[in-house]
Amino acid sequence: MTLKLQMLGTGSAFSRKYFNNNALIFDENFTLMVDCGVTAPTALHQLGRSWDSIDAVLITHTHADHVGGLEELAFQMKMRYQRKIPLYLAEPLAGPLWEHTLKGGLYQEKYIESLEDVFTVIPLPVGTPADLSPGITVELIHTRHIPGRDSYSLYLNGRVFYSADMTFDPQLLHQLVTERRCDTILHECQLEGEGQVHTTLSELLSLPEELQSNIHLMHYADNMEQFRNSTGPMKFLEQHRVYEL
Ligand SMILES: Nc1ccn([C@@H]2O[C@@H]3COP(=O)(O)O[C@H]3[C@H]2O)c(=O)n1
Ligand SMILES: [Zn+2]
Ligand SMILES: [Zn+2]
Repeated sequence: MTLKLQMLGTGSAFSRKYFNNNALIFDENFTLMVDCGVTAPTALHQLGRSWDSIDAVLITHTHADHVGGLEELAFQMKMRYQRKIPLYLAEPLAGPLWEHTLKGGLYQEKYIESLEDVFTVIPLPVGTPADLSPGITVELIHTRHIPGRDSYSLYLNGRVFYSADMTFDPQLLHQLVTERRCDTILHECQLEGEGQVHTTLSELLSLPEELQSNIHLMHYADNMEQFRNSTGPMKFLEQHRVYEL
C-alpha cells in the first residue's frame, strides 16, 4: 500500500495565502488528519471532502494553527455524523487541549463535558511506534518548540519524519537518516529572521547537501516565492498536491 500526503495547508501560523500547516496522510483504507487548525474546515471544503471522510485526527501541539479547527470537527462529528473518531495525541496534551482550548466552546451540561464526549481519545506513547491503521504507523518524538509547552514530531512508517513545529535539531535529523533509515523529511521552515521557536532556512541550509536532498519544506511564510531558488536541493511542499511518500 502506498502512503500518500496531501497538505491542507503549508503556511506559517499567520499565513494568509497558504493556510495552516495541516496534513492528510492516507492510503486506500484510512485517512489521518495531522493537526486541525483554524483553516482546516475551509481547506477540506475546497478539496470537496467532508468531515466524514476523516478516519482519525492527530494533534502535535496546542497552537491554534494546529488545533483551532477541532471545535468544528467535534461539533460536526457529534451532531451531524453521530460519530466519535479517534483523537491521537501525546498524553500530556489532553488536559491542556480540553481545559485551555476546547472547553470554552464545546462544553454543554450533560452533553459535552469532556474530550471523551466528542472523541475517542487515544494517548500515543512517545518514542515507540504505534499502529493507527493496517498501513499507518506513528512514533511521537518529543521535540523543542515553545519553552514550557509540549510539542511532538512524527516518525511515520519507520521512514518519514514530519517535524510539525520545532527548533532546529540537526542531531535528530542526522540520527534519523543514518541510524533509522529515514528517507523523507517534511520540515517546517522559517524563511527569515532568528529561529526562536522555529527552524530557519539558514539552519536547514547548514545541513550536509545529501541530507538536504531528503527535505521538503512546509510551514512557510507568504513571501515563499522570493525564496524559490534559495533552498538548495530542498523543495517547498505545495498545498493540495498529492505526494506519494
Ligand atoms: N515565543 C513565541 C511564541 C509564538 N510566536 C509566534 O506565534 C505563533 C504560534 O504558532 P506557531 O506556528 O508555533 O508560530 C508561532 C510564532 O509565529 C513567536 O514568534 N514567538
Ligand atoms: Zn504552527
Ligand atoms: Zn506552534
